[in-house]
Amino acid sequence: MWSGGRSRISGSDAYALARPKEPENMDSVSSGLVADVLQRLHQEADAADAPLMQAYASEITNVEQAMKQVVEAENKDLTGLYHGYADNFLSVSPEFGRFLYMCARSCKAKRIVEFGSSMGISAIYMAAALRDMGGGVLIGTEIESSKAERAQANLRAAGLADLVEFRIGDARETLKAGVGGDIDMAMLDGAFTLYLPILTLLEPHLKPGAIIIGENAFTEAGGYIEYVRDPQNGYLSLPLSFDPGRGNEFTVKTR
Ligand SMILES: C[S@@+](CC[C@H](N)C(=O)[O-])C[C@H]1O[C@@H](n2cnc3c(N)ncnc32)[C@H](O)[C@@H]1O
Repeated sequence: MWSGGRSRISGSDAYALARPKEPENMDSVSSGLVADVLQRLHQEADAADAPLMQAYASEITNVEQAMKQVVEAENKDLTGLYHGYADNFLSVSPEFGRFLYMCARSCKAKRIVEFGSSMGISAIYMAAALRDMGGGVLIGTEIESSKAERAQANLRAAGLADLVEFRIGDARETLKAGVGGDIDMAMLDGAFTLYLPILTLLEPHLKPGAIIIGENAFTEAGGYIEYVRDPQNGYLSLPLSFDPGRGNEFTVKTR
């Protein structure tokens, strides 16, 4: 109703205006449902993976030697090797997860592809960035079907399942049909020896400026590091300084 050019404020409206505002949730990985689910999952991951990590710490004295063993094991029976880790999360750290979230935000990602999703922890960080920017799609891949099911359940618990399409099976096959459009960001975290073959599959779809994160991208495992560090291949690439010893590599597609 016309009120003589001045808006009318009722007594209760005036009270609402005077009340201090609740702080707005600026990002969904710092507080709220997503942050709560992530905290629970990191605790579950720590408990599930502790015996494995302790065994590694006591057995491994030489990274090169350890990598040689992983490469041999993957070449012998990749599916069987990762089936043996069906109950292990093998996930990124909370710090690395926040870094993934920040990367997705900074490149304004709309389409992200992940090689090796496990129980979905890293996928939650990246899907949360998509949600906070208004939407998008994350294509996750996982060879172990029981893990993919748990990842789907975890994404549902975080309220992010509508943003994620999981492709179950060997990513060399499940990514062959394409990813439905140009890729803004890729996260490589599956079998160590397959980073270069998977990058080669994704390469035609990577936008100039796309970010590629390699977790456990080791020099010893199949030529990926040499490839992305050669500017002639259309990338600039550097090792990341946090989570040392985990082969974390930051790469940008330059053309
Ligand atoms: C290090 S874990 C991934 C952790 C996950 N990115 C996270 O941070 O929560 C690696 C995963 O890659 C999966 N994987 C290995 N080789 C694969 C392949 N060829 N295709 C799809 N998934 C694969 C394994 O089963 C395992 O769950």
